[in-house]
Amino acid sequence: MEMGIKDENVTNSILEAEGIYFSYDNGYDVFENINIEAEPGKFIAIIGPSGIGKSTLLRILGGFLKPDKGIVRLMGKPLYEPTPEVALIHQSIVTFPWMDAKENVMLSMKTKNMTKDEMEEKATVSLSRVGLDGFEDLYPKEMSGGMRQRVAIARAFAADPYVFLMDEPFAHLDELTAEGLRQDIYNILFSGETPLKSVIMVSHNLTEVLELADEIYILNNIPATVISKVQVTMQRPRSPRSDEFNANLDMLYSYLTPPRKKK
Ligand SMILES: Nc1ncnc2c1ncn2[C@@H]1O[C@H](COP(=O)(O)OP(=O)(O)OP(=O)(O)O)[C@@H](O)[C@H]1O
Repeated sequence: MEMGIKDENVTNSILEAEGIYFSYDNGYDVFENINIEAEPGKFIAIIGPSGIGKSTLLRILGGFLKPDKGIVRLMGKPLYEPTPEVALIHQSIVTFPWMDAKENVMLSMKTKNMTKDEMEEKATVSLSRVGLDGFEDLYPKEMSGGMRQRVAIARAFAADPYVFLMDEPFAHLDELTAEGLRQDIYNILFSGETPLKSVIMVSHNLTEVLELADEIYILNNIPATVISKVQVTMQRPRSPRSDEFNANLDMLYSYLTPPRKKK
């Protein structure tokens, strides 16, 4: 490309949604002109009042729901259906009780053309990435909630995605366990040893959002739009006890007013 000429087709985004409109079949208008962009190395959070459409938006971003208008692009290419390159991690921790940790992780490689040995090796690497070295043979009933959530994250990693979509990933953990995992997760996600490039997380826990996010998209109103986009520049690790943290927290709370209905 010549200097000074900008090619409009070249995008720096890993995952982006442009001009998204969506209504459920019952006629409920959830979104109006949503625009979201996840750049490389960025941890994006989406917040908004309960019921505003956060989980619906994640499903659209993952190709699980089709928008009425607008487009989702993964590294510049339209995304019309779910792909292993975008992993959705749910709030309910999905591990299968009859499989040990390694077998639970191997599930995400079943569609790939890999031998059992290759799958086992990759599962072991993924488990060690999330701090579960030596726990490969444990069954879910022998694990804590935090360990089970780590297994779910290891399984997502094993599919080599570029993007993690996380829907309240710490919601079903007790606060101490959640705090432990939150402290680890940013470094685990962005270790640079995997193809993972961006993370988009939905959460109602504003402390968690401020601990983790580089950018926060705030949804509000009915139908919902992005009412603000906040860059979080606080240095890591971030202490929820600092004055700066609390000032940011107050600012975020001020956006979460009850949604106004447009029409
Ligand atoms: N299958 C469906 N059919 C019709 N309406 C739905 C459906 N699923 C969700 N909704 C409605 O769409 C809106 C958005 O739901 P969604 O679960 O995406 O919100 P949310 O912001 O994630 O909520 P919460 O914070 O409570 O988890 C809600 O008003 C919900 O009642």
